[in-house]
Amino acid sequence: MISPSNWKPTDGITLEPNAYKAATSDEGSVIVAAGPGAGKTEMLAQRADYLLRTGICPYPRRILAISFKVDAARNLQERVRKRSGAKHAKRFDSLTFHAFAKRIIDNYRPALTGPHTLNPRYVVGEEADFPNAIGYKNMVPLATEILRTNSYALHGLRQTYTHIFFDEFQDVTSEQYELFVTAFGETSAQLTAVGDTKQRIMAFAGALEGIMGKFSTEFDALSLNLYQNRRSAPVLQRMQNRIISEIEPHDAIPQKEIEGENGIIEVLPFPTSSDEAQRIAELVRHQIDAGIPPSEIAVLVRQQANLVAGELFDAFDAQNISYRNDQELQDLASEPLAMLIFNFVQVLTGTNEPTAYASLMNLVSVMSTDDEKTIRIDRAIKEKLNTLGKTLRNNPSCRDSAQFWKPEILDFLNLVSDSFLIALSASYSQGDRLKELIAEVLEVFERTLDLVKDPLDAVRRLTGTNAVRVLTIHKSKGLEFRHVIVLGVENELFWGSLEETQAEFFVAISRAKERLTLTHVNFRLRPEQATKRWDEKRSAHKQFLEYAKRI
Ligand SMILES: Nc1ncnc2c1ncn2[C@@H]1O[C@H](COP(=O)(O)OP(=O)(O)OP(=O)(O)O)[C@@H](O)[C@H]1O
Repeated sequence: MISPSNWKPTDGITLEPNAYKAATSDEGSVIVAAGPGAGKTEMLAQRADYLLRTGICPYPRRILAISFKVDAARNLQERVRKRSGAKHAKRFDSLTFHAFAKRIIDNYRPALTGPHTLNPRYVVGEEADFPNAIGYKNMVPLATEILRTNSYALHGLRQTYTHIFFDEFQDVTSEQYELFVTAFGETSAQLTAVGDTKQRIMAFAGALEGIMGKFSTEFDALSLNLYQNRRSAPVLQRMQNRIISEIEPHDAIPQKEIEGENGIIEVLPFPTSSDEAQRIAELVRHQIDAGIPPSEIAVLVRQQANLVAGELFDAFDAQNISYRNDQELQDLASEPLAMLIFNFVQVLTGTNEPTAYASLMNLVSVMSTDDEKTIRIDRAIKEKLNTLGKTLRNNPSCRDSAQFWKPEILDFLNLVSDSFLIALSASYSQGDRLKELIAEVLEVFERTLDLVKDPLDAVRRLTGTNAVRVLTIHKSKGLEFRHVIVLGVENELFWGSLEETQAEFFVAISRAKERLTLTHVNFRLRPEQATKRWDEKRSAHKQFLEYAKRI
């Protein structure tokens, strides 16, 4: 434990004065508004470190952090683990709004009565069908109702958390705001929200306009701004600044104040989508050969990423480039159980996979506080890794066969034991969820292995480690990459209100640290699987491409 006056940001980071103020604020709520890459998420990670290491969030109480996307929640959890160590990070719950709502529902489901009764094997899907199924959109309102009507639930939550964080607060909807006011309004919990109105891309889903100001007024929060862009090279910052001068003129700064010539922006026009796929795959191959880790390259698509990038996937295969198609995988790779299985395969098949090994062992140690049991399991896993490692060395041909892996993975999960697996996520204790999830992971692993014939490549594709990411702009929120390629800057993809498309384009380009590539084509081949509108004839989105010029 250290005293607050001795606390310093970890990992050699220096915080600008307002970030330091927000990270170490001991009273009341705080709201931080700042542009992309200003270090909002980093400030939250440092604040968690401050609260945990000084004991201002005392054991056994916890910090709750809420983000919008699984990746962003995981990113924050990972930052806290790196900054404060696994022991402190155990008291940091980084969840999406949906996961938070689901936890409340799972914990207090037995007390639900009337039309909202849910049976223990309920599933979450598109539509509600009580008592067997709940729709995604019902989860937040149902969690709010539970907190309103069940004082144990409300009290339990308030007893657990002393501090609450919100990332990307600009996108909070009225239902989410209600959940959070019901849970933490009029309590002593300290709330810290960060956001950027210029990155408001959930208006279509009901994001509340003026939510940052509303929070500031209703919670009498200290409002702070951050000013430096820590992410993007100056050339990229100048392009962002041009867009800011249109979206929020008050936030723009004179272009000449952004000094320096580092950073690359290129606009690549192509006659056809096939030419585009070919050239982009060559470019990515070239980047990887030049030493850029594949996971530092992302291809962003506004909509229908699966279809728009279809030809690119084939071109990546031809160039032997591992990629992770986020749309196909949905959120499977964010399941701790899937990570456990993938890390297991990765440790056994990679030549040097220290991160996978550390994550594997770390997951096991985080699962329990019962030390003797942890040590036993830890030993059993190490033995299993040893013997299986030997088998693989003696019979290398087993590596590429799904028939080989399936029983070994099941045996490994057996060693870990159901009670430990259930401790990974509250939802695993429901009905057949655990069994179904194991089957789902094995199925997707088998399918990918059949396709790529290499278990390490299969796992990389499934987890995104060492794989180029292909994802929608929405999923890229809060993430960053050295090289970002925005595929199809065309009127036919960026359709809708200017306010909405401009904010999405802004989010996309501001993910790039060093290089930004924008493409557009005249002809985009209609894929067989396309069911929605698809215009083959395409036109460049001149206004957006114009931002890339004269910078
Ligand atoms: N004080 C700092 N010193 C050095 N690097 C920093 C600092 N703050 C943030 N960074 C780095 O800058 C990058 C951007 O930070 P971060 O992701 O926290 O920004 P953000 O404001 O949340 O961005 P966005 O809203 O675009 O998602 C990260 O790589 C982060 O590690």
